[in-house]
Amino acid sequence: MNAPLRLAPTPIFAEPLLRLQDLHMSYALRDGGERLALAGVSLDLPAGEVLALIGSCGSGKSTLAQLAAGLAAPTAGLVAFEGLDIAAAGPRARRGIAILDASPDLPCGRTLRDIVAERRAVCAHGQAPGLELARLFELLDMEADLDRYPDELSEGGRRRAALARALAGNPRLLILDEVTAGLDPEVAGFFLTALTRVNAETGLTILLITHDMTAVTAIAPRVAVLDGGRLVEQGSTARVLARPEHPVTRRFAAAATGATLPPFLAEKLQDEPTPRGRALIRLAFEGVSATRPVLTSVARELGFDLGIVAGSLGAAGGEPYGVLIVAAPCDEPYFTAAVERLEDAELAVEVLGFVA
Ligand SMILES: Nc1ncnc2c1ncn2[C@@H]1O[C@H](COP(=O)(O)OP(=O)(O)OP(=O)(O)O)[C@@H](O)[C@H]1O
Repeated sequence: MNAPLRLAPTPIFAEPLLRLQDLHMSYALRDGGERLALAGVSLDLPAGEVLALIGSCGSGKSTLAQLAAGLAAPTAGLVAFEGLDIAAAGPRARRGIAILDASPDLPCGRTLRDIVAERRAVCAHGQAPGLELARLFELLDMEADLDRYPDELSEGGRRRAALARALAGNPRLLILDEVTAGLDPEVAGFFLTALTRVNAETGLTILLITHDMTAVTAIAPRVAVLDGGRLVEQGSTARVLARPEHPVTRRFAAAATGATLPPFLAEKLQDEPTPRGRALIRLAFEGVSATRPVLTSVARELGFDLGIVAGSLGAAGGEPYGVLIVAAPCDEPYFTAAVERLEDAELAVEVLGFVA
C-alpha cells in the first residue's frame, strides 16, 4: 500500500514546481568514511522555467539530479515536487518527473515507434496532455527512423529517441544530466533547439545539468552554480556571464565568453599606471545596457580612445550580454572620469591592470 501523501510545509499554491530545501547528502565509503556531496543546497524551480545547473567535476550536480528526481533520499533536507514531499509520497509524486542522462538505456528489440508508443500508453492515464506523438516526432526529426531499432541509430539518434520516450510520458519536470556530452555541436544544437520548442509549446519545466556553457546560453534564462556541494551563485544567465562573482563562476564565464586577457598582455600587466601608458579594463553589460551606445558616447565626451583587446557579444537564454576587454589611456583626470561615467551607465567595470 502507498504511504499517505504528506504536504510540504507551505501551501501548494505558493510552491514552485520543484523546491529543494537545505539538502544535505553524504555517501558511505567502503573504508567506513563518508563523502559529503551536498551541503545545504536550497533552490526553487518555478513551473515553466528552464534552469541550468553548472559546476566542476565532483561538485554534486548528479547527486542533486538524483535527489530532485526522487531516485535517492537526501541525508537531510526536503525535496518537494508540486508541493509534495517526494520522499514521503514515493512513486506517485515522482510520476511527473523524467530524468535523462548521456547513456540512455533503450530496449534493443523494439522499434522507436513501439518504444515511444509504449511509454505514452503507460503514462497517458491521469497525466496532463502533452505533445501529440506526431508533433514530437516532427520536432525531433525522427519520422524517417520510426521503424528502426536503437542499435541501428547513431549516438545522436539514440539520444533523440530517449528524449522522445521521456517526453511521451508527458512529464511536468525534465531533468537532463549532461545529455549533450560527446555530441558534435550541430547535433547538440539540434537537440537543444528541440528542447526550447518543447518548453515553449508545452510549458515543460527543465533542469539542465551540464558543463557545456554553449548549452546553457542556448536554452537557459537562469543558471545556478554548484561548488563543493554548495550553491555559490545563481541568477539570470546573462547577468552571471557578464558579472560572475564566485571564482568558479568566473572560470565558467571566461570559458563561455572567451573574453580573457591574451597571454602577451597578461605577462606585461602592472599594478600601477605609467605616464602615457594604457589601462586594461574589463567591461560587462547585460539586458538593456547591452543595447545602449555607452562606449561611443563616453569616448566622444571625454576624448577617450578605446582599443578592443578581446570580447564577446551574444545572448543567453534570450537576453543580450557583452563582455569587452579594452585598452584605454590611464592619464588623469580623464581615466577616473571615464571609469565613473561607465559605472554610471550601469556597466560592470573592472580595471585589470596597466601596461606601459
Ligand atoms: N555512490 C557514491 N559513493 C561515494 N561517493 C560518491 C558517490 N556518488 C558520488 N560520490 C561523490 O560525491 C561527490 C559529488 O559527486 P557527483 O557525481 O554528484 O558530482 P558531479 O558534479 O555530478 O560530478 P561530474 O560532473 O564529474 O559527474 C563527489 O565527490 C563524488 O566522488
